Amino acid sequence: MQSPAVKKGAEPQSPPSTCPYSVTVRRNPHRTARPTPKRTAALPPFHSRNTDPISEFPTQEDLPSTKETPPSSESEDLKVFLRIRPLNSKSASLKTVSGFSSKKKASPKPRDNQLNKSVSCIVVNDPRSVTVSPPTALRDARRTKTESYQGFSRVFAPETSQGQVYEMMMKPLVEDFIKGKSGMLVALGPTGSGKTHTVFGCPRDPGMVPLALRHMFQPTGEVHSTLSRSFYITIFEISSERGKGEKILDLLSDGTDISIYQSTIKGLQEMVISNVAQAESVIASAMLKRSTAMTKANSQSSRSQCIINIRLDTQNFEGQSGTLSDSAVLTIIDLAGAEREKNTGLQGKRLGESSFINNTSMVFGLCLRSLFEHQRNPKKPLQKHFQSSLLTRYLREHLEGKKRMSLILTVKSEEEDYTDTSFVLRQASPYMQIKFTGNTQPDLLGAKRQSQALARSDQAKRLKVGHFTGPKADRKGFETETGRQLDEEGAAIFKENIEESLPQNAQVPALDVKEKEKEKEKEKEKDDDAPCNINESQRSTQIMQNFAKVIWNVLKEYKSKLKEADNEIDNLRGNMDFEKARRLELEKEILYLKTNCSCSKKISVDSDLVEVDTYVEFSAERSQKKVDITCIAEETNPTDNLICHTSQFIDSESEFNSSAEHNLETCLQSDCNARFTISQMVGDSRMNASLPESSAGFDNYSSCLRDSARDDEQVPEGVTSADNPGSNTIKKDKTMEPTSALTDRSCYFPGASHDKHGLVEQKEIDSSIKLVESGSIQNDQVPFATIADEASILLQSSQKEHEQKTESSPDNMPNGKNVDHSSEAPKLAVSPISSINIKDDCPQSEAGKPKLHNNETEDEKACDANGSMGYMEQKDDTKPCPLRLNNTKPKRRLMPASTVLLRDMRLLDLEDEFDTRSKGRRGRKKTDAEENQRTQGSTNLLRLLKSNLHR
Ligand SMILES: Nc1ncnc2c1ncn2[C@@H]1O[C@H](COP(=O)(O)OP(=O)(O)OP(=O)(O)O)[C@@H](O)[C@H]1O
Repeated sequence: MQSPAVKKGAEPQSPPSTCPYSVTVRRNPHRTARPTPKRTAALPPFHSRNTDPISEFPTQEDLPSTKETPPSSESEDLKVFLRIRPLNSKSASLKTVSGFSSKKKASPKPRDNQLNKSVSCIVVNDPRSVTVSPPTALRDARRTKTESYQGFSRVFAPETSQGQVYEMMMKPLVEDFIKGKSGMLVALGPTGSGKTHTVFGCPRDPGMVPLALRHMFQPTGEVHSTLSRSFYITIFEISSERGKGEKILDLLSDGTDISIYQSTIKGLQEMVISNVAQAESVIASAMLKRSTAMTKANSQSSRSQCIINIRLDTQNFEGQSGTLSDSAVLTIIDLAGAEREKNTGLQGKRLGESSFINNTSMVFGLCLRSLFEHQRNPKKPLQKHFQSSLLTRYLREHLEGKKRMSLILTVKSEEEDYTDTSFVLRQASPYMQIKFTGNTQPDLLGAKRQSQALARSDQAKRLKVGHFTGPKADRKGFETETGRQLDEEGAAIFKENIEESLPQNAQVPALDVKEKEKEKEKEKEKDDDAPCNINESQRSTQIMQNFAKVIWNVLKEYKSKLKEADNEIDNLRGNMDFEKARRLELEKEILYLKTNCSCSKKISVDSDLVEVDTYVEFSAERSQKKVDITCIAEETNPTDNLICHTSQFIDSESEFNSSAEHNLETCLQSDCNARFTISQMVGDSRMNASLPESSAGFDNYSSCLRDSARDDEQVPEGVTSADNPGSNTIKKDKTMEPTSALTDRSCYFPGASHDKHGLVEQKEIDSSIKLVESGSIQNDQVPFATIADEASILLQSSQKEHEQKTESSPDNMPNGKNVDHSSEAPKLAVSPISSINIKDDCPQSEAGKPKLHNNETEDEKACDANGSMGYMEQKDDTKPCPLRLNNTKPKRRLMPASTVLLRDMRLLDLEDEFDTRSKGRRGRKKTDAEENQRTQGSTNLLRLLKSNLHR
């Protein structure tokens, strides 16, 4: 057998010495020009370096592919096989399909005159690479270079037999198919390159389909096999519809309407094949129906895309059909070869068929190229070229890389076919890098086909799908896709090669598409992109969920912190409230203690209490033994002021005490805001005491006088004398003075410096006393002082004054002040400074000066801040000054009345009573026992007063 690389008649060039009979001719020497993409460096011809006699192409034993393992089911590359049609001097002769004798015989124009002169343009370098060399004419005109292509799954030299091709290419697919794995083989190549020959062959040289059928029905040798296999076959073609559209024809039936939905064809008749003969008969019958035509390039040129599906269904002996996954489909497709008008010489209808054929071939190539580019660069979207033709739509899953596929490229080796051969190799070279994933997925297509198959008896023999809506739309779609892809390499390829293959009168697909069609196309693309969109949406959803999760956690933390802060705020508020309550309680307790403690005369009030003009008017007239108690209740409403006046004459001191206590207590019960005035006249002494209207004043007074607190008791408004039997008079008084700033054991002294609350220092008090004694005190206000203290001191003073009244003389009064000598009894008055008006002319003698204390030490008798009884003055200016002060006597410091009381009360064992009353008694209803105790306390106090009076 002569090698195709050897050119007949060529002059030998340096024949190797070892092989003088072999001649290697290099038609197209290597150039230094820039290599084309995807093209390897040109290699010397496969046999040129071999000095041995030219051997035949590697046989089956030598081919490693025969020993290759079956393709991996996980992920495998697109298998691209290359078969070179041999230079055949008879190639121009009539093409006969001996295997399928029904194929019509055409009468092609022989090219015998050129056959003998044909030179192969392709040289097989090795089982996986070839070198294509342009003819001399093209080389010189277009500066075409020699091209080498490698990476094929297998290169079948021209002399390779059908059996060898089957063993190396088809057998693995069939074996996998028998095992339940689907596969597909597509024959692609220019017209007359041997596609049909390879697929179907001839009776003498059967192709892949007959060989596969024989393989399928070979006995497996599995005696104990529990499975029985059933094979089904469908054959249909996709052809041109009057040169404008596409149609699907079922080659196994007649007249039945079939349609295609996405990648599923409905209405196809599926025939059961039980043996090889029957199968071959069915296939031969189908081939008779296939559209063929005689062209210049091929006497029996296929005018349609023929698809053969062989489905395998497995059953066990129990008759249960296998699952869907057990169904496998082996698909073999014989495409119509692209052709050039000048080579085919077709006109009219055939010209339209040629356009359809070329377009389909181009779309198929674009789909594979888009898949390749998408897999190489995932960012590049996978184009939807499959929508442009029925064939590609049917093969969508394969063209998207979801199902495996094998290509058999057939090329012609003649020099004049260099352009077609070079184009096919250039186009298909990248396909070898395409990978298929998901081959392990169950083949549902076969199941679909099985379920959709119609009964053969009911099927018409042949269907025409001219009414099929797909062709027109697909045609438009194809035009759109075509125009879209012409911008890059596809355009160049189209211009350089495809256009040349198109008939001159063929209409090139229009590139301008209407907007509506574009919109429809976009909608289709949207539908097609639905899975991608779903994935994108899921990813976005996942991202948003994660983001929301993070935000949620952050907000949760903030919420917990806010909650803690709120709790802390609540705690602080609770503490504040507690402290406030505690403060109030302490204040009340302090007040209570002060009011019940004889040593503490401090009267503290809240800042909101208004200042009260308090006064104590205390006069004692012992001679008359009269107790005159006046309680004036003053309200904010001037008309509601009450004045409770009690005047009672008593005959003895005991009566005075009880009477005073009774009246005072009655007034206290009448109104806490009463002004209290006690006028006691015992003998020739008169004692007047006025209490402030504030409750504190009453309490203070009450505590000192009655030894009992009545701060919480208030007399309802409108109380009358009947309600207070002790009161002789109850009347309204419009004078209402707000209570506040009661001094702590302090008094307002005329001319003395006062602090904010009217407190005066001890020395100031002393000086004031001096002024009082000297009769120079002129002031208009005297705050409330403890009545008991004052009373005690006043009584003491009045007693002493009474003793010394005979010694007093008006001449002795300082500053020439007149002293009322007409008064029979010394009058001791304690009144507010406003009411105190010591006249400048009040006579005051040394003898008349009251002796405010006994002869004890001054500290014991000293009046501290509150022992200010020195502002004693006659209440009424018209009355003579009751004080008969003796200026000659040394001025003595007054002793605080509280000190005196405390001292005396200690002697009277009153501490326990004070202690018990100072703790935790507030807010509790007073019992009768306590009332009795208070009475007892008051009794003690009065006893003390009494003792002072008699001192
Ligand atoms: N490998 C081969 N060995 C011998 N003869 C071949 C070979 N390949 C093709 N031929 C012959 O070439 C002629 C054309 O082959 P074939 O019809 O298969 O081409 P094709 O690719 O199918 O063309 P078209 O696409 O137009 O149908 C046939 O007569 C066939 O016998």
